[in-house]
Amino acid sequence: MTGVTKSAHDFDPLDEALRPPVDETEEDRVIRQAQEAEARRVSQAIDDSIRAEKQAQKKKGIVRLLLLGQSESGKSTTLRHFQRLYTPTAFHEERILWRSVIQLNIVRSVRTILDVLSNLRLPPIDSGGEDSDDGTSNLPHELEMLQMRLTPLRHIEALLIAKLIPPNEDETASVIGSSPLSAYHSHRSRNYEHSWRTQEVFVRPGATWKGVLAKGTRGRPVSLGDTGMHIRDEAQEVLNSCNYDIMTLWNDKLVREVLRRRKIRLEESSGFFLNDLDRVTALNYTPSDDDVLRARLKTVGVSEYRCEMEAVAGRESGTEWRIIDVGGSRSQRATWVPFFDDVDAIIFLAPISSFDQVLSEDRSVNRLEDSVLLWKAVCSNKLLANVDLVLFLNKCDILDAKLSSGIRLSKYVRSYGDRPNDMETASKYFRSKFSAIHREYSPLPRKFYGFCTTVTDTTTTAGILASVRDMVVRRHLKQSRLL
Ligand SMILES: Nc1nc2c(ncn2[C@@H]2O[C@H](COP(=O)(O)OP(=O)(O)OP(=O)(O)O)[C@@H](O)[C@H]2O)c(=O)[nH]1
Ligand SMILES: [Mg+2]
Repeated sequence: MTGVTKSAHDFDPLDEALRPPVDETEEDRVIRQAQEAEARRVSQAIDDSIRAEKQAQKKKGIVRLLLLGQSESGKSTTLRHFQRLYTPTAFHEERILWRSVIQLNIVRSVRTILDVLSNLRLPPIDSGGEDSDDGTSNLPHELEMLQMRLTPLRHIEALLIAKLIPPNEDETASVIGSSPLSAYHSHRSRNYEHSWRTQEVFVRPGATWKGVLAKGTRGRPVSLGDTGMHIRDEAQEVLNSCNYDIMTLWNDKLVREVLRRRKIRLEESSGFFLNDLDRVTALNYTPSDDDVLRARLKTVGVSEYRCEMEAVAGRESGTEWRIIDVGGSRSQRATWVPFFDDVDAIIFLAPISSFDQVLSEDRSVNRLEDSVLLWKAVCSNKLLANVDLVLFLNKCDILDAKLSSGIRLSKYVRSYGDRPNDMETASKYFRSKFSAIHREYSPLPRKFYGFCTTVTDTTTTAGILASVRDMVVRRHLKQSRLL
């Protein structure tokens, strides 16, 4: 007896569970020890084979890059960018498949406006401008007519959803559980999942939404709208015939005023195409590279994209890359951790334009705050201690537009103080904040790679991705030589 009492902190449930039974006989002990030795041998063999596999992958030059960040931060867009740059043929062949996604994005934008209008109680003429709640809607006749004429879009929305999502897919049902990365917010979670605005259409990578669409189009290049029964693109035809009405709705002064008062900045939201209606509703429309990058389709699950990089100058061969794209909404974060084990580099996307927005899955949480907490969790994760973290402070174009329109950063980010409300100061400020977290939370010292990005912009992003690629390849080669 040492005379020291065990505190609650000394209690180790694992240790307790593994302790041999107190009444163990000599014979039982021999059997138990033999079993434990065998279990250790098997475990060691598994570890060795995983290690050997990883070393073989490294020697073969396979680089694994993981894309992380909250939902709508731009992960899938970055992946599409990699595809556009490094496997352009496949990217171009698939462009037509994005037409259905863009159609759905347009229908969703229209529905946002129609839903706002249908909940609108206009004030009596002399009420001083406040919305009335006497239950009467006195929308101007033209808007009521537009509402009615755009009713066919509801049918198109259902048709597109049926086409893009495999039957019986349900995000909440298929991804259960939480991860250390999602644990920090559980205490403040409120369930807003059923709000119509959170009902986003998503794809499960590998569930082959592209495959399903491609099958419908095989040999019939302009028949994307068909589900196997028809050969016409019904959605494109309806959108084409509604083009004028949608444009009138979007350009209506009252609509703009109501959206402004409700703080709905549609033109800055994901998948916004209402300013390109003539082009994107044309019957022979094929999405451009920019359109594919701007289209919005939420990710659920994990997709691994393989691509062969061209040879880097001075090296004898190109490198095979595996780029892993995950879903960023809270229910998806549990799927991230298994990929931490053997990843070479991470691109973490923090959309800094989101300082005045809330998460769609929990409207009590500010998006920027969520990104900062996630960044801390990723920086401090021990499994990632030797992994290079590349930070994309993304959506700089939207940040610029917001600041230029007079939205004050200091109103939402107190510590910004009385610094000038301009892009240059704001981006420097965010860079230094995220860099400080990286320095403070990393378990081991490592270099900080931070970029201000607009990943929908093809020109600027191409240069950034090229530097990231060179940096990752250089580090990877150095490490494989050490093996
Ligand atoms: N204006 C602008 N839009 C962007 C930028 N980056 C991404 N987007 C758009 O934002 C939307 C969301 O981007 P995604 O790449 O789908 O986001 P994600 O991180 O994959 O989101 P989840 O799949 O939900 O985890 C898309 O419509 C993109 O086109 C940017 O820098 N500027
Ligand atoms: Mg995605």
